[in-house]
Amino acid sequence: MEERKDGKQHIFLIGFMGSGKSTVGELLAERLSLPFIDSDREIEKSEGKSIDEIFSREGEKAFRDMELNFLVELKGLKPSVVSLGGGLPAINGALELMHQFGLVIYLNTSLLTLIQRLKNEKDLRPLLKDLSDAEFHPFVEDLLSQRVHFYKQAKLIMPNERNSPIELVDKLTKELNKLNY
Ligand SMILES: Nc1ncnc2c1ncn2[C@@H]1O[C@H](COP(=O)(O)OP(=O)(O)OP(=O)(O)O)[C@@H](O)[C@H]1O
Ligand SMILES: O=C(O)C1=C[C@@H](O)[C@@H](O)[C@H](O)C1
Ligand SMILES: [Mg+2]
Repeated sequence: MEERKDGKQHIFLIGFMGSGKSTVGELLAERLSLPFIDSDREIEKSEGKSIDEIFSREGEKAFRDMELNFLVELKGLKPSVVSLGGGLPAINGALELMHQFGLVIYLNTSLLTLIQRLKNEKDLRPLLKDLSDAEFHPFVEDLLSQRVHFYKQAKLIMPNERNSPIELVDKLTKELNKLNY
């Protein structure tokens, strides 16, 4: 298994839907000259279906099994920046695997900012797409509160809120240097 200076293999970005993992992950990978991998996109590619189709045809449990499988298989790959699906850290055993072979970073975005971002894109996300306007805020609030204690087990917690994605990449590279990554 190839490792970087700190003995860790990958950089994992975790956080709620809409926290910016895919956007920031791609930019961070470019900055560090590492490959970029997005769990949602990889699962779509290997299944030949959209996340939405997987949820509707095979169910959420099948999708969670695919996510865990994706994580296990990362062990054989060269060091990469990996953006993980919003629900992945809540799967039993997933955080342990992430800490084993990666540096885990939580992109922390407030409920109100998440709601603003997700309202414009909710059709892309199977858990959100059928919610009415009245249901949207309480659903996101409840799911975030169930997930936040998993996210907070990250090694680094970085707000992604009042900054551009590029500004966050600047901050992240400074933090990674401090950790000798
Ligand atoms: N710092 C930021 N400032 C403003 N908008 C942002 C910022 N970071 C991300 N966004 C925007 O938020 C939206 C969601 O970002 P993105 O798709 O990267 O989130 P995600 O964490 O990958 O979500 P999911 O878990 O559903 O895949 C996108 O429209 C993106 O452009
Ligand atoms: O938070 C979640 O459970 C999800 C987040 C997305 O990244 C996708 O993995 C999918 O829409 C489920
Ligand atoms: Mg994403």
